[in-house]
Amino acid sequence: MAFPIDHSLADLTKLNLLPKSHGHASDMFPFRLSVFPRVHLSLRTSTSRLLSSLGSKVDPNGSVLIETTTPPEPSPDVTGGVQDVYGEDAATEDMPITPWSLSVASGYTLLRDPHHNKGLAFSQRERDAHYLRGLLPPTVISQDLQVKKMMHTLRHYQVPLQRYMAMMDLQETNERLFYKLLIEHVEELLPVVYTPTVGEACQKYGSIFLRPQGLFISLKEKGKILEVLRNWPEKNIQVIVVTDGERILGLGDLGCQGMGIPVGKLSLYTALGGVRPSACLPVTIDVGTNNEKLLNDEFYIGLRQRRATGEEYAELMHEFMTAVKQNYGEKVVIQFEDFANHNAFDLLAKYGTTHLVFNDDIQGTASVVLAGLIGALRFVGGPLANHRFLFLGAGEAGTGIAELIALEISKKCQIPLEEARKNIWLVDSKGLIVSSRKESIQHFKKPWAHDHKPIKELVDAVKAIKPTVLIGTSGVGQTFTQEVVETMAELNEKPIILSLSNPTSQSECTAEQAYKWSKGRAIFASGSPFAPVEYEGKTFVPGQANNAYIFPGFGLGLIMSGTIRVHDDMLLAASEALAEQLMEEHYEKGMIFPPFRNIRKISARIAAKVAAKAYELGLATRLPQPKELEKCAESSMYSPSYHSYR
Ligand SMILES: O=C([O-])CC(=O)C(=O)O
Ligand SMILES: [Mg+2]
Repeated sequence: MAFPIDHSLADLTKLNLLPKSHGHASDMFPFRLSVFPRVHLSLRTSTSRLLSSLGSKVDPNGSVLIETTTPPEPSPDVTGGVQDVYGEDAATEDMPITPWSLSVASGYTLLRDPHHNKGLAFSQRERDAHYLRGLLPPTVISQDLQVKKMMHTLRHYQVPLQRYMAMMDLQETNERLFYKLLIEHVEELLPVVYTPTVGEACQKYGSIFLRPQGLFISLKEKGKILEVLRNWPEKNIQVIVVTDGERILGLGDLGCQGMGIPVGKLSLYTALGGVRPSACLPVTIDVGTNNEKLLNDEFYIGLRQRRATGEEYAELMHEFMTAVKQNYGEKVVIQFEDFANHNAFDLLAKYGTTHLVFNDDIQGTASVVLAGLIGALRFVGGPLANHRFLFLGAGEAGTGIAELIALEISKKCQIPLEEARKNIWLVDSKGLIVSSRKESIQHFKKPWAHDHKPIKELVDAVKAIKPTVLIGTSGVGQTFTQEVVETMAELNEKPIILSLSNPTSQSECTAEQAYKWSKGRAIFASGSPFAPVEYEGKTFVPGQANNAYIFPGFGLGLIMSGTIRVHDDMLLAASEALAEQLMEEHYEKGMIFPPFRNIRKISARIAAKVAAKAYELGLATRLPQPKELEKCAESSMYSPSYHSYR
């Protein structure tokens, strides 16, 4: 909707583009809100001068983009998405009514606005209409050609971190092109924007840091967190991924530099799950770091102090959680990511009853691994209840997976949970977790302390427990030694071996080692990707058992149903949905997960099953329930294609 007309503020009010009782104009401008509809107007000189004096960047032609909160037409988009005139951002019924907003959308500024920039894809007419003439070279190219060109450039970079930086730069200059690239080349680019490269990026974040991509909330912001949230330009937030950087992948405490993780996870929320980029908020809580190397690194970007703990930590987290609910309501998904064990379980328990929280490392990983196991059973046969599980690592992922397996067994076999836990054993840094252990056992490990004599070494535990499934969640690389894998292969015709620790350097063993040492009999998957392996003339395709299969669809399911709490049954529903997508053509190649290239379809199926479960449990608030949830999920997904700026 373009109005090439001359208006004063009073005219805008008459046109219903401004609130009627706006008082002094300056009261209206602290707000920036991307909402429907956007109306392009030319303003009278006096008006543009006023806007400029209020700090708005009005281009010399006085052309600005006014965004109003005019109520949107009823929309089929259940995530609250209402396509605006540019078909882009969305408004929701739940959106707080903020007076209105203003953002510049023409000329040089438009080229610098990552949400609207199209680079060389601006048509000649758009160049005229938006004061772009001369600011671009004459060629006009399609978005498809831009994708081709960018892939060509990326493939020329030899160093993974260069590719990461090029992708981050693209995200910051042309958001739609970034997402089109990621969606269309997901298998190739996932390792660039996500594990393993994001791990290295976090380690070097201080040096490669160009522009902030999320909110940094440090101890210095104590007492002001609500204000900090309001500094974020987008108001209609649907998903927050938050970390405190204490356990970044298997790389340990990276403090404030953990920001790469929420940024990466949220780009997958959009690319894989179709949640609008403007609805995603990456947050890093900075309470210091115990990483000496970072504390002494002149380029470190975080607070230079050791980690605050106890009450000081709890108070900051509580202020954050309270402010989020106050600012965004109770239907915003808060995904906890890469917290250390000692906080992760407590935060999930504490806020699980008051907020819509989800811990990706405990619950997301569990859900994806359960799906992989259901897939693996097609090769090895037998129900889950007939298998014996041994974990190396008894932290968030280990105990989270163990518990979800037990829950599934208990439901399927209708036996008590305690009974279902009996075939599941965990090894931590002190050895097999047994009830007779002298040292105290952390609360989250206690359900797994079965009766057995103590065993120190993993290989001896394998020999004693005789697992059919070995799962590594230790965060320590190369701990599945040749002897461990060979023992698994002696005990089982088809040993299931999952090396889940990230990034690749922390994987318990490589795909090649698993296939070689088991003489090609292992059913293998890892947290970070490994290329297919040739062994004795046969090609083995390792699976990537990464929570990226689950969280984007899971989050979409919560959002589209307006769910207010996460329930374990939703995790089971997500696992089943993922496992259902494993087709004969996949498992014939030895795969236990469907390929990532179908991920948007997979996410839609997961979202539908999660939403259906939420409705069944009475936790969904978006009523009435849409009839065809999967179609609903698909149609609500963000599309990265450019829109015409007429
Ligand atoms: O980020 C990943 O690749 C998986 C994950 O959550 C972790 O390892 O903490
Ligand atoms: Mg994680």
